[in-house]
Amino acid sequence: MASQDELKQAVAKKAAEYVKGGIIGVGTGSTANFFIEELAKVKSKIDGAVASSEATAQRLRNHGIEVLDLNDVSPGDLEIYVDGADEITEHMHMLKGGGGALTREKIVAAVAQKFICICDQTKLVPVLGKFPLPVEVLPMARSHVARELVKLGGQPKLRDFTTDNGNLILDVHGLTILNPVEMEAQINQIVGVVTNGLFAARPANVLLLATDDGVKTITKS
Ligand SMILES: O=C[C@H](O)[C@H](O)[C@H](O)COP(=O)(O)O
Repeated sequence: MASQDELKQAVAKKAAEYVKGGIIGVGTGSTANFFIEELAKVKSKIDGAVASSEATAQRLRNHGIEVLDLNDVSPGDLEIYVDGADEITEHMHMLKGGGGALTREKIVAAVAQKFICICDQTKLVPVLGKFPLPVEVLPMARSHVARELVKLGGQPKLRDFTTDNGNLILDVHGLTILNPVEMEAQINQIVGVVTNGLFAARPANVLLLATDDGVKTITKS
């Protein structure tokens, strides 16, 4: 049986096959880090990258890849965004933000034409919510948002962490998310929420899933 790192490496290698040129959107986390290693090998093909976190930006620069400001990139030039997920369903709805980068990830994903999700087999789930749902909140709204999340049936816990945007994260335990599109919108409507880790309104277009039998490619129909 392959180790989790071997699976992450295999899926990152597969994702690099989608790199044809232009500007690449790069996610955050341990799987995305493996992708950065692969991207570095084909960096002569691309015009730079857009990063979804300060950590990713630093890592890209360390590999000699130019990091561009998203505001200076036209959507036509950002063909793919490659990122991991904490959970994903067969409908390509994702739960993300375990690394706290959810807001910037969602912004880059919104601009990119295609979201390529790279995961190992442990991340594919029938229903989202076993992994606590991260919600980025403005610091002054922390208690208010926590109370509202309790009304939705969750148990929010404050993470000991400050996001790249200077905000806080509430990790919401105990949710069974049967309708991710609705839940994403509902949580985002709470005043003080910056965004939440459900990526359902903008699901992945391609899921590259590393399994013991190789990397499977699942495309959203
Ligand atoms: O904020 C972090 C991101 O959403 C990550 O993509 C997610 O947590 C998956 O990370 P990893 O590849 O380390 O499991």
